[in-house]
Amino acid sequence: MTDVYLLSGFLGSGKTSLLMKLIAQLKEQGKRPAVLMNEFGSISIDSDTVGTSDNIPLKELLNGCICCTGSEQTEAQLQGLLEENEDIDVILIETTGAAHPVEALDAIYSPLFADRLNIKGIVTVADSKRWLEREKLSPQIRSLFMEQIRHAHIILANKSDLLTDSSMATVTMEISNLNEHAPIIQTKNADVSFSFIEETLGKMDKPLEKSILSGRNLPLSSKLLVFNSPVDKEQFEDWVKSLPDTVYRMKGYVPVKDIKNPYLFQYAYGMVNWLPEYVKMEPRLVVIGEGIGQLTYPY
Ligand SMILES: Nc1nc2c(ncn2[C@@H]2O[C@H](COP(=O)(O)OP(=O)(O)OP(=O)(O)O)[C@@H](O)[C@H]2O)c(=O)[nH]1
Repeated sequence: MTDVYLLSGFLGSGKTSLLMKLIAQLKEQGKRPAVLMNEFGSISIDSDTVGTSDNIPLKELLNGCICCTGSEQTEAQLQGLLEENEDIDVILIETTGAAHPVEALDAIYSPLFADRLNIKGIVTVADSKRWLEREKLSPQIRSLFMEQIRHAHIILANKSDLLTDSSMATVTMEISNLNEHAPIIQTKNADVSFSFIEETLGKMDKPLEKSILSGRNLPLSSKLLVFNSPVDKEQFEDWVKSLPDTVYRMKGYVPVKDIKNPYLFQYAYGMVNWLPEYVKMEPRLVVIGEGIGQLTYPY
């Protein structure tokens, strides 16, 4: 299994700085990291930075956020990384500052990689100064900024050099009110120990049966449902619609009675979508949400 860390955070908060720090530490530890870089524009400046650190396998998702470029592209890039570099230990994914962390996670939770990727969690870099001045952001952008913090598993209160100690204490206290589960570390230039991140997420990550990421202590979790027999389509949809609002997303392959191959099934924001498949895919479904540890298909 290859460990995957998602680096989130608002535009310019210090994600690339964090990425470079983590790469250097991983290399020091003799580990082989790879990078998936997601850029909003069609040219990746950050990739050039990473490219200069020798021998780092790198793939890019350009022209939009990981959540909008489509999971197929994301899957293709991850597949490429895994197939071209059999020896990688860790994949670091830097999302654009415009990415919603839940949707970014959604793009990488693919049934294709359920046995190969161990998604460790979201590390969000917050620009501490911007946090104090968040009222200046438009409501929509402010809400994205806050969502990135709310769904993090570890938060860096970065750019501590730009604020006084007492302002940093305010930042830490306010951020912990928004996300009481994630440890908050004050950093300058996103300087944090990879071992700390690995250990902290490792402690949180006590997988439940078939789960990819434990719901324990984390605001978000994912669960893999495996089907041993075909479902009744209507009964299945009724079950999906009966689930709480905290089930944000489902995707995977659902076997349906009297149909040859499992359907590609998608669920998001209350909408279900079935697509026939011409290839027989493994009948498994990824569910992402909050408090879904005990979720099973009851029929
Ligand atoms: N003063 C100060 N500047 C920092 C710190 N961390 C990062 N920066 C600077 O902030 C700018 C943005 O840092 P990046 O690491 O590129 O941020 P990013 O989140 O990757 O940016 P985008 O990919 O554009 O969203 C750079 O000029 C960094 O040198 C910090 O702790 N203090």
